Amino acid sequence: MSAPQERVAVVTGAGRGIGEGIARRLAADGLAVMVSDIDADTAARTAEAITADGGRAAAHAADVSDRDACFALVAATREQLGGIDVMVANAGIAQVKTLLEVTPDDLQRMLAVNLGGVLWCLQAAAEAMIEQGRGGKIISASSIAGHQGFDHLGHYSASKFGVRALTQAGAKELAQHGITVNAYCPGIVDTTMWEEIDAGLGGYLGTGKGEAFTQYSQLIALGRPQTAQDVASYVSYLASPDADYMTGQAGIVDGGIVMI
Ligand SMILES: NC(=O)C1=CN([C@@H]2O[C@H](COP(=O)(O)OP(=O)(O)OC[C@H]3O[C@@H](n4cnc5c(N)ncnc54)[C@H](O)[C@@H]3O)[C@@H](O)[C@H]2O)C=CC1
Ligand SMILES: CC(=O)C(C)=O
Repeated sequence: MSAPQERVAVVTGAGRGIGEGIARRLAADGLAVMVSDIDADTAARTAEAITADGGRAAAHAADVSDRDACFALVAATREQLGGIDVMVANAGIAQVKTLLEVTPDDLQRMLAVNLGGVLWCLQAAAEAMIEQGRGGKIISASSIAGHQGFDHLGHYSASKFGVRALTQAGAKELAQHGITVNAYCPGIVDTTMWEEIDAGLGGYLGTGKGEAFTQYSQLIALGRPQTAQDVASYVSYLASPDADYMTGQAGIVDGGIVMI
């Protein structure tokens, strides 16, 4: 009997934070992982950590707002790791501003990374998965801010609502090819992104370092801030055969902040 084929995942924004957690978890689950980030050094660091733990990984730098770079990422993955079965479009940026202050450049960059990045990764992965003919899983980062508009994060929230729209449309379009499309919606996760949000909110709320993070964390029913591993365990499920009958969903995993 031949051994089952090793599945291959791409994770964007995997140089740190949630993406790093997802890449390391999928590698521990037995997938080969292409670690991608706009920052080549951090991507290489995560890939090295996976390899040191006994997993199989490679690193490839890509700016997800660049469509050609996303197609090159998938091509490199197929060449170096032998295929693509799972795309985790995790890379994202945040910016704290009121709606009255958002500039055209702010909006353009937010949508180019958070929405464009998800669309280009979906296109590149789906094209390859269709050609391979064995289905696949496309999983993207939305947020609780993709279910509820957050003040001071309005244009960020809009980008995350948009990820849910792409997830639903993608699920309908790609089901015929055996490709599922889902999203994950974390809450308040203790990463560099929230350090930046905390500093940004401080300018509006008059809070000091860490205080806005603590205030927002008090909204969490389970009583502690979320970790990258909390998110990664949900993405592990979405990437697994156990989630084969799930598509078009944007599941909230936030310790109980937004309940719908
Ligand atoms: N931290 C949180 O509380 C939450 C985060 N999310 C989402 O989860 C995802 C990951 O967030 P965190 O790990 O917290 O963020 P982070 O800021 O800590 O890490 C983001 C990673 O993405 C990379 N990146 C940024 N722009 C990129 C681009 N154009 N192309 C490729 N890589 C790029 C960065 O270099 C970094 O390594 C994001 O999409 C974020 O919006 C969703 C809900 C809550
Ligand atoms: C960064 C983010 O999505 C939230 C809700 O904090």
